[in-house]
Amino acid sequence: MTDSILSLRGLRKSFGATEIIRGVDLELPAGERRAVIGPNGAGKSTLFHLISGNLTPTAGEVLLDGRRIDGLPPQRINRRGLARSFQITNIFPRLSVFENIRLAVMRSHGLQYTFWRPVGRIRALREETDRLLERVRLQQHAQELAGELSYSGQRSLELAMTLASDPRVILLDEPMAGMSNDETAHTLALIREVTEGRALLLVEHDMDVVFALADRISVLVYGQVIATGTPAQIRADAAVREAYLGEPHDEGAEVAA
Ligand SMILES: Nc1ncnc2c1ncn2[C@@H]1O[C@H](COP(=O)(O)OP(=O)(O)OP(=O)(O)O)[C@@H](O)[C@H]1O
Repeated sequence: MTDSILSLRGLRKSFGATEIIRGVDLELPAGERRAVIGPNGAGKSTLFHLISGNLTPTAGEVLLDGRRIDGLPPQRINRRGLARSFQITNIFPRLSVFENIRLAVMRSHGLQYTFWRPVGRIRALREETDRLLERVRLQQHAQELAGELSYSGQRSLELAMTLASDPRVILLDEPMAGMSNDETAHTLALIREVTEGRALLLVEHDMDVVFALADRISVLVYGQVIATGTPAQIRADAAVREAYLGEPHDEGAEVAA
C-alpha cells in the first residue's frame, strides 16, 4: 500500500476499437502538485474524465484514499473529496459573484444545511462565502454580475466554487487557456496558494506554468505514462525530450497548445 490520495491502476479506455488510455498507473501522494503533460491527443482530457467520473474505464481502477471511485457519478466522487474545475463548473452569469459562491457553498453542504436553525444558517453561509471570496481575491467584485467579470476573474470565481466543497484532490484542466501574461501570473499565484496542502492534478499547455507549479510531472504519450519525475528530472529525460519537449520550433514547448 502507498499513502496516495489518488491511485490509477492499469487504467484503460477504448472508444470503439481504438484504445486511447493504454494501461495507466499513477500514484498521487496527498498534498502533491502533479502536472500531466503530453502531446495533443495523448489522452490527457480522457484521463481526467475517467478520474472525475465523466467516463467509465474499460479496465482498471481509480482509487480515492484507497476506495474505488471508478464508475461512480461525478457528484458522488465530488462528495468523496475530489473536485474538478474549469471545464465542468457552471457559473451563472446573471447572478452576482457572491451569489454564485453562496450557491456552491450551499450545494457542498447539501441537506446538512436544512438541519441548522435558519438564523445561524444564513450567518454561516455568508461567512463561508466571504471567506472564499477573500481567498480568491474577489471581495471587491462581490456584487458584480459573474458574466461581467474579466476572464481571469471568472477563472478565480470557478476556483472559489471548486474550493467550496473543501476537496482533498483538485483537478484543473488547462486553467491558463486564453489568458494574458498578467492574468497567468495572477492565476498561477492564486492556484499555488489555494492548493497548499491539497493534492493537485493539472493539465496545462503552458510549460512555464507547469514547471513553476508542479512538484512532479507525469508525461503521457499515446495513452501511457512514459516518465514521472521532478521538473528537473523531466527536463533532463531523454525519452521525454524526444517524445515531447524536443519537438521542432521549441517555443517553450507550448507547441502542444
Ligand atoms: N468520446 C470520444 N470518442 C472517440 N474518440 C475520442 C473521444 N474522446 C476523445 N477521443 C480521442 O481520444 C484521443 C485523445 O483525446 P484527448 O482529448 O484525451 O487528448 P488530450 O491529450 O487531452 O489532447 P489535447 O492536448 O489536444 O487536449 C484523441 O484522438 C481523440 O480524438
